[in-house]
Amino acid sequence: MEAEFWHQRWKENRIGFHQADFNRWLQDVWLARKGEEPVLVPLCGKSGDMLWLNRQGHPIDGFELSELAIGQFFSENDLTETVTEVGPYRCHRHGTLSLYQGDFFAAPALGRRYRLAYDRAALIALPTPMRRQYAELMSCLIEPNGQVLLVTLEYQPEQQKQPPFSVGEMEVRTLFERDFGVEVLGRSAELDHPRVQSGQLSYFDEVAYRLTRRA
Ligand SMILES: C[S@@+](CC[C@H](N)C(=O)[O-])C[C@H]1O[C@@H](n2cnc3c(N)ncnc32)[C@H](O)[C@@H]1O
Repeated sequence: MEAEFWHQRWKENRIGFHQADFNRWLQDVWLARKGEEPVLVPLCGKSGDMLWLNRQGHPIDGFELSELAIGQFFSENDLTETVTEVGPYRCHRHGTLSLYQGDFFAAPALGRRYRLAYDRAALIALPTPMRRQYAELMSCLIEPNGQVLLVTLEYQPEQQKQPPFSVGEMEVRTLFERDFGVEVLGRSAELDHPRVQSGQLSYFDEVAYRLTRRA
């Protein structure tokens, strides 16, 4: 997806992907409550999940293209922000919450690696060729034995041709199994999703994985 697509979505407030509540998988299966370990949050939007993680004690490094999204994150949560230039990014910071405004694919320029990452609606926001690049980038950014909590969506792909894309277990394994152990943590059917209710989608499942970077 081009950057302009996402800027337009934020400008028009077409952000159906944003969840008011904390993600259920995050709350149920986030086992790594090692407070001081920083968490990488790619394509973070204005997700409140970053607050949940930060309240567990984790410093957060979120990456987001949209300045609007980042501005809304801080204002809606009554947080003041300081802004500095860091490498190719504008870094918006409050305490140990850092949101890097710019293209996630430029992250190697920061020279950081992570032991923990949280991907909800990041992989599935990207079209097929970019998903391959994303998996390669995550391999570079995650340290050996580091873990990613990955939350994807599955529906009949021919029923919707725009983000969020349906990414099935076979594709997750193809993308990540070279460098990560892939474990399915669970699946939940979103029966009350508006597109299921309206009949546009026959089913809509949220699937959670734990990816463990091979040593
Ligand atoms: C489907 S939304 C998910 C947001 C968030 N993870 C959540 O759970 O609400 C995808 C987000 O990724 C951002 N995005 C898309 N491509 C990006 C890129 N290359 N670098 C940084 N952010 C990107 C979009 O602006 C959008 O906010």
